[in-house]
Amino acid sequence: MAPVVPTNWPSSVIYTQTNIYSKSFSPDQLQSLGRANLQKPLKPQPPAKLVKIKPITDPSHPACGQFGLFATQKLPPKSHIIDYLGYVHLVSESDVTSDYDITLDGDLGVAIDAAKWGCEARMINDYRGVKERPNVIFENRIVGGELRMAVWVGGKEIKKGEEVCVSYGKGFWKARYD
Ligand SMILES: C[S@@+](CC[C@H](N)C(=O)[O-])C[C@H]1O[C@@H](n2cnc3c(N)ncnc32)[C@H](O)[C@@H]1O
Repeated sequence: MAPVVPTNWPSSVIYTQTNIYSKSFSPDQLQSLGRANLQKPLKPQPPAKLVKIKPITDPSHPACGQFGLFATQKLPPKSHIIDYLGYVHLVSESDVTSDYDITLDGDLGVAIDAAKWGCEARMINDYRGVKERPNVIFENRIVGGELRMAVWVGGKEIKKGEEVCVSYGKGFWKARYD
């Protein structure tokens, strides 16, 4: 059954509740990612409850006119929010024009692109120009044996209604504006 798409989900993007793997991975690489057997289905990630996608209408927000991700309730420090799902691929296959491509494992040379397939986590904006510092971090976790990129609350509680922002790193902006 097709998943229920979250409110404000863009029609041009396929909402996914599991990672999708490039066909270029070798059996050894899939083993390192904890997906030696791609035929074995993993439990789908349920639609997010702790965060929701909202259009940004504040003209002072640098991403005004786009979307962002906002807390639906108080989120405790260091708690898990959601996993960043999308197209898992070799860095050598990266689409350099994608604004949704993040590193899954630098040593393995593997990234996740949520440009075409993704979940709510793809809507997380960079903190620059939005708040003083990021309030979430991206860090790996293992789910059912699979290596994931997960979104975690930073050291401070996030208030209900607050926008969830990460640091994309200076490299993200340098690549776009240099
Ligand atoms: C991963 S997407 C974030 C979700 C995006 N706002 C959307 O509606 O799909 C990254 C893009 O969001 C925008 N963005 C995110 N954070 C921003 C910021 N702090 N300042 C300006 N633009 C930002 C940029 O266009 C960037 O390329």
